Amino acid sequence: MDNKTAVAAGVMLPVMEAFYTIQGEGTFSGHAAYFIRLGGCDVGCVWCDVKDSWESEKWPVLSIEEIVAQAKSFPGRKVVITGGEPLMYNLDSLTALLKQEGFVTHIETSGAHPFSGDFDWVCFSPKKFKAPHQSIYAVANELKVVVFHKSDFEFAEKHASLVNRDCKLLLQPEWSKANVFTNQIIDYVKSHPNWNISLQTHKFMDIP
Ligand SMILES: C[S@@+](CC[C@H](N)C(=O)[O-])C[C@H]1O[C@@H](n2cnc3c(N)ncnc32)[C@H](O)[C@@H]1O
Ligand SMILES: Nc1nc2[nH]cc(C(=O)O)c2c(=O)[nH]1
Ligand code: SF4
Ligand SMILES: [Mg+2]
Repeated sequence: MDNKTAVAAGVMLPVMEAFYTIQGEGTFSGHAAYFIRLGGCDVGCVWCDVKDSWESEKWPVLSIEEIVAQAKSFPGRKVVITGGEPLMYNLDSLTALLKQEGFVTHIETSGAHPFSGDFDWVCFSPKKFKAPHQSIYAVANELKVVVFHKSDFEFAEKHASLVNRDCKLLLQPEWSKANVFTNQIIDYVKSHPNWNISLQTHKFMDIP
């Protein structure tokens, strides 16, 4: 099998970086986790904080066995698959191997591609730049909307009406606009208490 076929099958994947850190965002903020950042994204968010990840060809293609072996060298057993947009790839084989090795699996996704993989926690962060695929709504455990414009509150409510009842609802200020929107998010959450605030705490701590 050549690399292209192996990537299409999800048994090899382009990895931009992998690192053991503290989950900075969302419900599991503060938890130790091993991040696997897959290369490649076709969503194109103007404010993306990892634009370097977009081009998949730039990153080495690793076998899922190599990826999981590296993860096993750290003491934590939570793994977060992120990117780039990880659902550009079929994640069934990677997550099956991670689970077989005792990992709890999380994903960070825009939901713009069909859902795949066996995940214990799905963070769905929808984007205006490329509409989500229908398959994400039934499996999302947290809806994390980045607020960059005042219209994003309405965008957030639209997606909240489509996820499961028990899906956590989070508003996260876009990093460069945080001075403008954090106060609006605070007011919004106080008047709409079904929403919570998510901050990019790793950026305050200056860790990866
Ligand atoms: C870099 S993305 C990778 C995963 C996937 N492509 C996605 O967008 O969900 C990881 C998380 O960071 C968020 N994010 C990216 N750039 C951001 C920024 N400038 N400010 C706040 N959150 C940001 C995304 O919305 C997403 O929840
Ligand atoms: N510490 C830390 N937490 C994160 N949560 C989501 C991240 C991501 O880029 O997907 C991220 C990240 O890049 N670093
Ligand atoms: S979907 Fe995620 S990785 Fe892709 S551009 Fe948007 S924030 Fe960046
Ligand atoms: Mg990040």
